[in-house]
Amino acid sequence: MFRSQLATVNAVARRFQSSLGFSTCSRRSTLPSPPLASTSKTTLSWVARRSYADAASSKFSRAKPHMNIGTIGHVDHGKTTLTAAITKVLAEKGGAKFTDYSQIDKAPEEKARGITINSAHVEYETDARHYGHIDCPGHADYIKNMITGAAQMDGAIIVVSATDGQMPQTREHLLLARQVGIKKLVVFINKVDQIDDKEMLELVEMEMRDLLSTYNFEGDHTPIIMGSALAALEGRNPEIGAEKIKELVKACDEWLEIPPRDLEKPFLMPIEDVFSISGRGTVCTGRVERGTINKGDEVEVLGLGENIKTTVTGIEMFHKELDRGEAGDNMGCLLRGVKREQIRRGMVVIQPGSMKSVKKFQAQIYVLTKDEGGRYTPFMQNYRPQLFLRTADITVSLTFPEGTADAAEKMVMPGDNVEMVLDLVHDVAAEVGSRFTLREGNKTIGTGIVTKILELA
Ligand SMILES: Nc1nc2c(ncn2[C@@H]2O[C@H](COP(=O)(O)OP(=O)(O)OP(=O)(O)O)[C@@H](O)[C@H]2O)c(=O)[nH]1
Ligand SMILES: [Mg+2]
Repeated sequence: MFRSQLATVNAVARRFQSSLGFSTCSRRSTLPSPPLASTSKTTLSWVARRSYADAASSKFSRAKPHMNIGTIGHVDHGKTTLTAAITKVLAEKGGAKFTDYSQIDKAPEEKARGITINSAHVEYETDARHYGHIDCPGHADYIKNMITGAAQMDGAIIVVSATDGQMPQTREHLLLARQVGIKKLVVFINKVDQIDDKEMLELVEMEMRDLLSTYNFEGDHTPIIMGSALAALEGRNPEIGAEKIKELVKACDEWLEIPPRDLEKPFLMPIEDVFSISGRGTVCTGRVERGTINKGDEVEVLGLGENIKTTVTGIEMFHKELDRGEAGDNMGCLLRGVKREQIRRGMVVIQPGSMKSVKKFQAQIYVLTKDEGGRYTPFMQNYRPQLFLRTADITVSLTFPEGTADAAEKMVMPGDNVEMVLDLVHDVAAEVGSRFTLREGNKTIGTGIVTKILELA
């Protein structure tokens, strides 16, 4: 499977190369081009778009700002019921298509980076925003989803049952939410129809505020809404049902923040290939991940031991010279005064100072099971797979974070979600939130997200 993927990637690269206007160029890059990272993104956004379209065959206004959120929390606390209830309540105002519990719970299987993830997407619209909402059927799906960013959440609703209070997965999802960069959450304390004791509810709320603060969320200010998703879904007891759903949605509108769009972020283009054009200079090509670039802009070329400051003297796409490129564009950048030998696939072109090159970082990793194409056997500390981060491909050594008990004997099993330290043979441009895959031979064995930078190049 991997081989055919590789062939596709190469074919695309060739087509792209021939579509570039810069003529008489000689290819240099001899590195293989396998990172799933760069191909999966297109598939994923396509998957997401298709699901949203399926979820509502309606005429939502795209004029409102869009935000991706989801329900997270312990098993059986009511995430799916709440998702269905939100669509029901908003459908009455024309802001959603009612999506029944059973439709959400039979989430379609999607493939992301070789991993199977079940997640349901619904969409709805409030007075202020358009939301894409993700609900996963199982704990493992949440873990994979959050680590791979297969269906990315910019914010989340954490559901806690009033009957149980916080449980192990409440904590685990909160930690993951923090690790993947979710900044704000809204809490829904569910199943209040089953609780008569007011003090009990206050206790659950207090404990949730503490827990939020423990994980560096704003525990004191986070909106906490208490209600019953089931009552809302069944259209009874509006004082704990529909009214509370409206409050929840309002809290999402007011408290959760829409992250900056890709175009507003600092420029970043991972280098896929390098050419030399006689009489003109060195050109690197790639797909712009974020930001915009104008002819004449200063840039930094970073990673693999280099840090070059230069100027973009030309931008080309599909045989046309342009003055400007932006996120999503496949383009070639002509760099002033740079020798071809200085540039390699795996480096990045960035807005000066917007990113650093790193040698060592901590990360949250999901280890694929054998059914997902991963390893059959566990691994121990000092395991050395290949790290694929954007277009870079680097050998790393994995160890447990300092202070881990029994680190020398500890095993990581396929299917585990672990925090580990990655020591890189070469430096690469990365930052907290950068996603990567780990491979061994032709197998993807894990996928992860950078959570802490430990050593700069
Ligand atoms: N009494 C009561 N039961 C509820 C409420 N909300 C959900 N439930 C019930 O709790 C059970 C679990 O609800 P789900 O929505 O499937 O919970 P979930 O969090 O999606 O569960 P998983 O996806 O398996 O983790 C179901 O039997 C629901 O009917 C509520 O407000 N009150
Ligand atoms: Mg569910």
